[in-house]
Amino acid sequence: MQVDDTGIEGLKVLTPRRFGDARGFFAETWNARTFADLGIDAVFVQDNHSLSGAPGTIRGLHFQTPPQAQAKMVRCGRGRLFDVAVDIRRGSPTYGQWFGVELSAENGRMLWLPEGFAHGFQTREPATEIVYKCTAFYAPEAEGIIRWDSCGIDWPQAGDPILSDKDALAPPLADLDSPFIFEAAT
Ligand SMILES: Cc1cn([C@H]2C[C@H](O)[C@@H](COP(=O)(O)OP(=O)(O)O[C@H]3O[C@@H](C)C(=O)[C@@H](O)[C@H]3O)O2)c(=O)[nH]c1=O
Repeated sequence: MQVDDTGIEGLKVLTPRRFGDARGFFAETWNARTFADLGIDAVFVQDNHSLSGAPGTIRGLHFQTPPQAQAKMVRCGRGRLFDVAVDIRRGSPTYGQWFGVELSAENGRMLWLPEGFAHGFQTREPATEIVYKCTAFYAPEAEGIIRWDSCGIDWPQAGDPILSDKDALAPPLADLDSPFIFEAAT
């Protein structure tokens, strides 16, 4: 497992080892013991999978408020996407900063987002699929959305993206009264 820091505390890029052979490859994308050794002690309760047809589609930036806050382990099942996390933990030295990484079926990278981050992504190929594990159940009444173009994110595909109606109507980051408090790692 390769672990890369992102410059934002708690947020990590993980690249599981791939065992290649004549058939293709094998990789462990979640192993509670291995990840606990890396400081990721998650209990996942829901797995999500979505397909976006057109390249350039943006979903996000989404979070759920405590006590329904979700940590997420994200990867790309098919195609290629630009995955983004925005630090929304009040008191964090990196509050409001974003981090983006290309996740693809080919590179096998994953992004680990602890609680306290808004999450979104832009697809880079047709029929791109994202797959992610969550530590809390979907709770629409606890959903928060930040407008995709309000955090200074350098989205790879310029122009007007395809968005859901609720994402298009979301308020900017500047209006957010974040429910998350930064806790430094011990
Ligand atoms: C997120 C979610 C949606 N749904 C339903 C509600 C709705 O009818 C339909 C589509 O929902 P959405 O438009 O919210 O889907 P989407 O925009 O893909 O929402 C997701 O975006 C990414 C960026 C995340 O990080 C996720 O946590 C989630 O918020 O699916 C569930 O049943 N369970 C879920 O966990």
